[in-house]
Amino acid sequence: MREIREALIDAHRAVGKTNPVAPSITNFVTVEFVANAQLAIGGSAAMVYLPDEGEAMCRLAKSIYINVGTLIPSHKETVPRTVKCARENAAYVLDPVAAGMGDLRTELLQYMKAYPPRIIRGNASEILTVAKLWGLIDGTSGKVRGVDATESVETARAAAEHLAAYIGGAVAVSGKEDLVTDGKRTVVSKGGSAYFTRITGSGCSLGGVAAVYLAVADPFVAALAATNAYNVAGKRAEAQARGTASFQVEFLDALSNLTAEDIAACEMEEV
Ligand SMILES: Nc1ncnc2c1ncn2[C@@H]1O[C@H](COP(=O)(O)OP(=O)(O)O)[C@@H](O)[C@H]1O
Ligand SMILES: Cc1ncsc1CCOP(=O)(O)O
Ligand SMILES: [Mg+2]
Repeated sequence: MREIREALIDAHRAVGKTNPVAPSITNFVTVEFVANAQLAIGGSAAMVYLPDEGEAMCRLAKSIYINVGTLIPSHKETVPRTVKCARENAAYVLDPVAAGMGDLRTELLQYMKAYPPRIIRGNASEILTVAKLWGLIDGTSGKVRGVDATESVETARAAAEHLAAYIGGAVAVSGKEDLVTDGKRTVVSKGGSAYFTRITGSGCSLGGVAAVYLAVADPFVAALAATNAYNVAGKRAEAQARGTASFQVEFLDALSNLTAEDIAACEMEEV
């Protein structure tokens, strides 16, 4: 655990020094929150939707973020072209929002099996659904209700470990306590706030922040740094908040004031 904490410190300091851009193809509901969270942590944001711009971003940035929350017809071309280009030029983080809902979402997520991300970040239901879709687990879990989880984080542990091994990267499963794994090491990160479940975009923006860290760190460290940042900043924000709106503001403040040591000191255990 000491080595992991040191790597987290290095990752956060590297973001502070290099201000890495992590461009996004992300949903229309939470796009501003994603950009603000990326800026608050010390990164830079650039949102694109067109196929040629997705490819251009892969050539320009070390990591990009793909979130399938709100699909429109152009995504049918943008997402495959971008993930194919990312395979050769950049690493990408996937948030498989509402996996299992609709034909295009299923088709795009299926396509990504051949051009896998380095980090998959989702709630338990989304992780279970992608693992099933890719044929990595059996079973009937991974029920879709929309964008929110219907399963517990622990239920998704095996799915997350299989997915991480398959992609040769890391999987972060969010919930009351978060699980981050690279298929060999699995860590539970604690903290956060129940307010996160009552604002939109906490999960989406966590994926965007993971993409910022992925520009400077390996997938496991990047996923854990983002997860810890949310757990520490979320806990601090809750102590100041008067409701959901002020929680969101306090959270961005807390995120922007985090130190490398804060992220490393987050309550975690290897499981
Ligand atoms: N009950 C909870 N208590 C504390 N933190 C939570 C809780 N539920 C979710 N979070 C935090 O909210 C963030 C987003 O996770 P989650 O709500 O699971 O994602 P999504 O919005 O994609 O479903 C994560 O940082 C997670 O740790
Ligand atoms: C509400 C909603 N609908 C489509 S995408 C989206 C945002 C989901 O954000 P998060 O998963 O971070 O809560
Ligand atoms: Mg989500």
